Amino acid sequence: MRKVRDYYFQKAKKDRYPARSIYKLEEVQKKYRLLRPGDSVLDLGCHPGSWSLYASEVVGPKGVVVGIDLQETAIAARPGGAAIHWFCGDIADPEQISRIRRIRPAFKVLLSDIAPRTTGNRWTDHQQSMRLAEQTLHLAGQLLHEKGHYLCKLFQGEETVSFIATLKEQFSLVKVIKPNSSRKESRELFVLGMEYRKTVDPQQR
Ligand SMILES: C[S@@+](CC[C@H](N)C(=O)[O-])C[C@H]1O[C@@H](n2cnc3c(N)ncnc32)[C@H](O)[C@@H]1O
Repeated sequence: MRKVRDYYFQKAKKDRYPARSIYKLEEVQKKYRLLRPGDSVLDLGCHPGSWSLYASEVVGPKGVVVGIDLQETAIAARPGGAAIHWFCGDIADPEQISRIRRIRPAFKVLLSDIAPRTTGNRWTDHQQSMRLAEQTLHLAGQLLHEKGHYLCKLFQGEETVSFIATLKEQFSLVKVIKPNSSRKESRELFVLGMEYRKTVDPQQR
């Protein structure tokens, strides 16, 4: 993660979040209210923990947050926030999914800020990002509640349109979002799916 000491980097430091990415989720939350008090939240690619920390504060003590990442994460939830369970592992590993299920069999909100290690090659980065995004959507099939919400980061490219079309089959409302706090030069964008339609045949996912 590049540490340009911009406005959001400084703000994250002041607000005691470990990464500036918090403000991307905050912006989406302020507009679409995908997180509600008492919700269960699964955060895929959670390290260093800003999104989970923010989600914990929004859902509050009756909610729960589970974060998973290839890297170890171990920061404490803030007072008044939901408990956060940190798992270290690959989202593609079925064993991790069993561990997550032991906390909650299903979640109201699935967040993914997951990103591959970037190479600088747009095509390669897009392809790797799309494989991860497909994996997160597969996990939604296994772990997201009926009428649950899904937010996922993508690196734009030729497969973006077909991914959005797939989301439109599975969610009642789909939005494509480029938050103000996302760097203009970055090819990242976020796709939001609201109100998951669990009735779609899992074989088609
Ligand atoms: C941009 S960071 C997430 C920042 C986080 N949302 C925050 O606010 O602190 C992307 C993360 O995705 C993780 N990641 C990439 N591939 C993964 C995989 N297959 N399984 C789990 N985590 C993965 C990386 O280790 C990295 O920490």
